[in-house]
Formats: sequence, structure tokens, C-alpha cells
Amino acid sequence: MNIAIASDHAGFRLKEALKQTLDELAVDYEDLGTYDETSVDYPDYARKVAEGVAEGRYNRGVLVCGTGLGMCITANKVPGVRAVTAHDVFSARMSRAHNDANVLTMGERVIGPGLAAEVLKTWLTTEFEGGRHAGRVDKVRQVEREYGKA
Ligand SMILES: O=C(CO)[C@H](O)[C@H](O)[C@H](O)COP(=O)(O)O
Repeated sequence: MNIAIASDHAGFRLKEALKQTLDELAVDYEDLGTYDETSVDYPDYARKVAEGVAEGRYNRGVLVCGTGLGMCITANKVPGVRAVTAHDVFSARMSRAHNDANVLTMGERVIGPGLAAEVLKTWLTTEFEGGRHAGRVDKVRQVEREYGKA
């Protein structure tokens, strides 16, 4: 699995902590920035990761900002991206099992590094269940097509 991870300034410290989790899991990743706490704009980073996932350069994306919300809003503008904000293990698990989410966002001002690591581990290790859920995800894709986004 090849992950794209990025943050804005408000998510920088948590991104660095999550990279340690990825190292522990021996998951390949590419850090697309930002690389310090100098103020930047989250849409720029959300777009980098989302486009990389949508174009197949990365299997999944992880985005961190202050709340995770701006990153999620922006990432979902890219056709083919199913981005979720998850700050608990159950939501992380279900976003994969039922929604086949391919981008995870979290907020450094919302969640601590310990729980964030568990959320990330759960999200990375839960498979999409398919079945009835596959039809529903296809309907999500149909919405994109009908709005000319895919
Ligand atoms: O958390 C956010 C709301 O979606 C944004 O992603 C930014 O991280 C946040 O708005 C940054 O706020 P700041 O006051 O400029 O640090």
C-alpha cells in the first residue's frame, strides 16, 4: 500500500506523529507537505493528496489540519475521492467497511496523537465489505457522473 500524507500548519505536528505510526506499520508513504508550522492554506494540500489518490498514484490519502473538516471538504471535490473525517475507531472502521473511503482526515485541534494512531491503524487495516455496500458506492459515483465530475 502506498499512502500520500499531508497537512497544513495546524496539522503539522499530528502529521509527523502519524508518520511514525506508518513507519511502525511498515507502510510506504510520501509526505506532500507542509514541512513546518508556517501558516499555509489547507486546500492546496488537500488537492495534492486527493488528485494523487484519484489518479491512482497513491492507494490512500491521509490529511490533517486543525479540525480535519476543511481538508475533507476540499478532497471530496475531486472526482473519485471518498474522504471522511474520523476521530474515533468505529467511524474509521465503518468508513472503510461500508463506504470504501480512500482519504482519511483528522484534526490536530480535535484528537490527540494516541487515539489518532489507533484511528489510522484501524482505517488502514479494514477492508471494504462490498456486497450491498458496493451498489451504494456505485450510486455515489453516479452522482459525480451526473454532475459532470467524473
Ligand atoms: O481546521 C480547519 C478548518 O477546516 C482548517 O483546516 C485550518 O487548519 C484552520 O482553519 C487553520 O486556522 P488558523 O487560525 O489559520 O491556524
